[in-house]
Amino acid sequence: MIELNALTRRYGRTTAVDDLTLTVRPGHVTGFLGPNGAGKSTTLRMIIGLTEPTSGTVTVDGVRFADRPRGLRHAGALLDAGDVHGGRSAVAHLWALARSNGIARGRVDEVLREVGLSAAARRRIGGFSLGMRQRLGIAAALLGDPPVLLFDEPFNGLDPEGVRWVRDLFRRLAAEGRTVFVSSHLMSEMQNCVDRLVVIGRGRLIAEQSLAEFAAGSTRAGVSVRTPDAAGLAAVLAAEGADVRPGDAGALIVTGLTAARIGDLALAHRIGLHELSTRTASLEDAFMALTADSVEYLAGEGIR
Ligand SMILES: Nc1ncnc2c1ncn2[C@@H]1O[C@H](COP(=O)(O)OP(=O)(O)OP(=O)(O)O)[C@@H](O)[C@H]1O
Repeated sequence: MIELNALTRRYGRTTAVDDLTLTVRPGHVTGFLGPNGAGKSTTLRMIIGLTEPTSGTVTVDGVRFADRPRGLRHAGALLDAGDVHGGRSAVAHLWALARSNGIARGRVDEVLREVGLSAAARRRIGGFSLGMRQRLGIAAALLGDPPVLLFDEPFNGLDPEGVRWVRDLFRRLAAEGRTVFVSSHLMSEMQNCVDRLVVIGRGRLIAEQSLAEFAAGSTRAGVSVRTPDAAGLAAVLAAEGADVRPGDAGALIVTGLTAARIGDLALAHRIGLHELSTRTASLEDAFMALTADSVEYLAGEGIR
């Protein structure tokens, strides 16, 4: 279990993490979502004591992580897969970590097998692809067989088979009763693997709920309509109290009326329809809507 209490970190005038209070529970894969610069990496670094909070506290299973000797037995983290000594072999890198954390050397072969790097174990890490580095970072996180696992953007650089493998691994780790906390700025990466979500923006907590609650609360049902007389139909629907917005490729997105009612109204006004379909917002849409006010870097707009 990870507990954050009023956790705050400032860098000069930037508040990277702002008064964050939340609990990440065992037995779940919890997604940690937020746009670029939201404060995810800073939060993860504070959890394992790599960054000092400006104020507030964070504990792993009730204890400040920095106060634990042999930390890898208590929490394993993949933070920056590039942050390894490129001149070393994978096996030498893991042996060094095992030694300093009092972990049996035999465990190194086990985790290399687990992440599919046995064949590359004696190659220099400098020659590894990004995906191989991610696998090595995951091997290091698993080394101490810890009850708490943190992964910062673990899907970066993985091919589709790798993505599926990582998702299965996370689900298995959670089913074993571990706390699994996974950051990403993409909802699409998360939706097939997490069962709880923590969403932050500009360092602040925006939502903390199950994926089911998130989906239920944010589903914005609407009806997509195509017609050669968009202006005419929009006027008819607006007069009935509907909200009508332009959708993709000339479609109208209508909320506030059912598809059946829209069809009946179009018929009554002799307006032809080429498409009439009910749609629900994807989780990606819901995430974008939730974090829209806290996106720091917008394409085409520069920095706000
Ligand atoms: N060492 C540092 N010095 C100064 N500012 C920092 C430092 N680390 C992070 N920041 C700032 O804190 C804010 C949060 O950064 P952080 O890397 O935690 O966000 P993030 O959610 O992980 O983003 P991303 O998805 O882009 O990795 C950003 O504005 C960033 O520029």
